[in-house]
Amino acid sequence: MAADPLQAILDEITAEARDATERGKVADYIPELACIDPGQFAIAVARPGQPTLTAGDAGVPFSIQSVSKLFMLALALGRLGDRLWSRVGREPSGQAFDSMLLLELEKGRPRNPFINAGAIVTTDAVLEGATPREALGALLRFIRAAAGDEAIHINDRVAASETATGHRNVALAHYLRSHGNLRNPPEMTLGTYFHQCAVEMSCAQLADAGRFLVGGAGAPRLVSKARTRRINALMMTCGHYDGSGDYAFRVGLPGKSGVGGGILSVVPGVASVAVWSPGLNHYGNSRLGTEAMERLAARTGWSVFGPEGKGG
Ligand SMILES: NC(=O)CC[C@H](N)C(=O)O
Repeated sequence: MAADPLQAILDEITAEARDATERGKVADYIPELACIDPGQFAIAVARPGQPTLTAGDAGVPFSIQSVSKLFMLALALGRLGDRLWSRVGREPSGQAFDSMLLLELEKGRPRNPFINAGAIVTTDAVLEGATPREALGALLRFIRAAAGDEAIHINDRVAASETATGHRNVALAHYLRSHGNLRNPPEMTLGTYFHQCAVEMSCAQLADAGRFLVGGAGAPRLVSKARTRRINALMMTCGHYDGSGDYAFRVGLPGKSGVGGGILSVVPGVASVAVWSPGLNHYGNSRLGTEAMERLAARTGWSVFGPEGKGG
């Protein structure tokens, strides 16, 4: 059987990433993440019904951090439905992921579920009918079912590390509470949020977990088609914070990044792609991960805006 031509593209992109001299800066505000080797790189593509293709360090687990926000959002929408939108918006913020600026102007209603303030509200909403242990258990069950892998777990050291230093998130949570947009004690919601961010996955597992957003035959059906479409829309407009426009311009696919250096992108109807490189750009998104996605989109023609063609 001839080798899948996609494998050659992944190998080529990985070789280019290995040669890169500018790798970005590893997140150091969470001490456990500061010691990750920035030289690592991985890419994985999961096409429903076909074997997952990988290249680079695709079996190495990393902290998914804010990529967890999309799984918690799917869970929250499953439990609350459209009621969630009374507490969090659906517009890009144009600000950093941990910004407080708009929260004061907009009276404690975060712009979207992917900035920290919005994710903290989303987690708080899931805690409406569940203890932290139950909410995290439900999140892990969702992710494991999506990936088809029971081994996925939370790294307690990373959660403890962020609990000790996550002062800005503490400030956001208390500010939300002052506006009545946090129903639980801030420490309780934050404890749950820090643990969800500390879910650890390899690139191969993350690509597999993203298949539920791809749709089509062979994709796990964990959310309705309508909801899949809406989560993808939010990933496109808000998934990379103030770098979302840049990601749409360069890659043209819905994506969600995390400060662990992971990105999950969706090619609707075709594939789920995970990339990982721990060095971040100035938006706090993986620098080489973004470059790799840009190359993959160009070389495969995978973009919701049509193939690259010639001319730039
Ligand atoms: N962008 C991110 O990945 C941020 C997640 C991180 N846990 C934080 O709240 O700061």
